[in-house]
Amino acid sequence: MLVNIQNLTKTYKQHQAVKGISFQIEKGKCVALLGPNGAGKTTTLQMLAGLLAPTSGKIQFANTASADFRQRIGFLPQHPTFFPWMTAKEFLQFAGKLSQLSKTMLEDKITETLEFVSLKDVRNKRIGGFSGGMKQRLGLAQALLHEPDLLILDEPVSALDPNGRRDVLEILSKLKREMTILFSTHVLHDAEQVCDSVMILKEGSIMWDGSLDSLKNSQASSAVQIKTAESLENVFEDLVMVEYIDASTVTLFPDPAFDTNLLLQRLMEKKRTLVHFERLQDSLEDAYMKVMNQ
Ligand SMILES: Nc1ncnc2c1ncn2[C@@H]1O[C@H](COP(=O)(O)OP(=O)(O)OP(=O)(O)O)[C@@H](O)[C@H]1O
Repeated sequence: MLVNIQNLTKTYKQHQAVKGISFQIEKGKCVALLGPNGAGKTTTLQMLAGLLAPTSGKIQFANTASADFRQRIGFLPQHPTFFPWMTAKEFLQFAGKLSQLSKTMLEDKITETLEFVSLKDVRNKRIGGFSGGMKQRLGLAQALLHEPDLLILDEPVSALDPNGRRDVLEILSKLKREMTILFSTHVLHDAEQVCDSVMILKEGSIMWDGSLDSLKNSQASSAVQIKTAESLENVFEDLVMVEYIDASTVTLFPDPAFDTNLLLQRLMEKKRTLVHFERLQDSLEDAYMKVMNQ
């Protein structure tokens, strides 16, 4: 376990933006913090990054006093500030001075990191002429310079066009083999592309914390679709809720505990010829919406 968060709260004047959340981040994991606008994602990430003081609660990093851990975190804010007159390299030199790398090590690290985020060819160009995607990759480079153990990214792709989005998500996919990543997004698809774990935040509370697979399975629908050669009228009505697609095709909505074999048994009793049987799977999107609507 890399980070352990207990009962973390943040209150702005009267408004409680984060309501006593507890979670752990395992070393080597890539976790997406999902939630709609105002859910408390930025507030949570800023507290983890040490930029915002919690109102109450504990943030513990493995084997490190909290004060030292900032050195082991890389953070990319939602709206990073760039100086348009600086070149990409100058910006990283400026950002790197805050880390404790020696001058020569910093120079090597800057070259390596610019290459990693595909900005090597424009290292001496001014940031003012960069696209949103290039700026975001530069922001990412800044967060990576000191080789952090935990990379925290606040909505790293939300403001980008599809190409920019793809580039940053690809970089994250590569990075997740090397470090622990926590990034926020309000788009489920982004989470799906890079992460295996999600934490869903709504109005300051955690609604879900676990793997994407377990999210999908936990909300699995037990609906079944059946098509027969003959009419299905009055075959299932006394057993389950029935929705007709046409006279010989129905969607059935049994309770989760209902034994679906009874449906097939009923077909045999009523001498119907089965043409199609399908368990309807909820998509991940459906599962997410169910959690959000809880
Ligand atoms: N400095 C502040 N002062 C007062 N209220 C704030 C402040 N910062 C955030 N809030 C409120 O706290 C709640 C959580 O905000 P936060 O920015 O953490 O949410 P978010 O999930 O990151 O949203 P978004 O996706 O819009 O960035 C919101 O209701 C917001 O209005």
